[in-house]
Amino acid sequence: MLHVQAIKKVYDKHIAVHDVSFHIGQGEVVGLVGPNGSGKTTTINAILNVINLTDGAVHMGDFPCTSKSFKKQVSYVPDDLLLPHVLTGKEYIEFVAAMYELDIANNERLASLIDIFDMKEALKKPIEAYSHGMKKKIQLISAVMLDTKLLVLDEPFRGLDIEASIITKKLIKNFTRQNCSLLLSTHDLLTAEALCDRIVILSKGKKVAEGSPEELKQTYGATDLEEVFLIASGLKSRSDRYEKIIQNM
Ligand SMILES: Nc1ncnc2c1ncn2[C@@H]1O[C@H](COP(=O)(O)OP(=O)(O)OP(=O)(O)O)[C@@H](O)[C@H]1O
Repeated sequence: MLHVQAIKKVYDKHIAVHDVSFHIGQGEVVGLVGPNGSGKTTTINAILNVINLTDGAVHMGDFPCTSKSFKKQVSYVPDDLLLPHVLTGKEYIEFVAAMYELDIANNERLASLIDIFDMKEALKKPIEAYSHGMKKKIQLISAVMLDTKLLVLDEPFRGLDIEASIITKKLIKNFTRQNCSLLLSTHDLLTAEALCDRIVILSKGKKVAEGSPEELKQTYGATDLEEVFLIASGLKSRSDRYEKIIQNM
């Protein structure tokens, strides 16, 4: 399905991502985790083709990420809440649908999403009047309504209340049952473990580990994914030192 092949991105002289490769199979959820600055956003930006790669390639089947066919099959929920505040939620959904040439008149998928996220009344209001969680919900609705082959979610649960988080997790599971694939970038390892078939760990712009949560725990002799993360990203000795400091406080 999605192939990320030896991507490299250099900003000025700084290497943000170097030789990162992984794939996402049909119906698979792949987690992308790593410390701050490890290259997750750069990798996502490469998949979305919003940056020019220094080297490497991203493609889905025969389609490179630069092609319109690729772009029409990828939807994205960003971590930040950059939304046009002057538009109402309804106008924003119409705007996204128009970009993807999606007919939303009598669209049952969209109606169901609005219903389960309880956003019917809010859609009439301008986005500037939305809470953080409502902005996240409008982003989720407008991405999931597109019914693309690949959904890229960057910290999708941040700011959502508990009910909306539960709904989003169920949506993710249903999305993959329909053979759609998902890339989930998150700092929440418990959620990653619960949702992901495989996890790719980045550190300092490189892929340092990849596997199912169970495989990773076995490989690193770790009891949980937090320990895997600390060992794989070279943070274990620092974490042990902090633990001693905290115990002596
Ligand atoms: N536009 C840019 N210009 C220069 N350097 C950049 C740019 N974007 C990212 N970087 C650098 O590339 C590296 C990877 O950044 P990136 O945003 O991909 O990390 P991240 O894993 O998403 O981090 P976080 O978890 O903090 O969001 C960092 O060192 C960052 O400072």
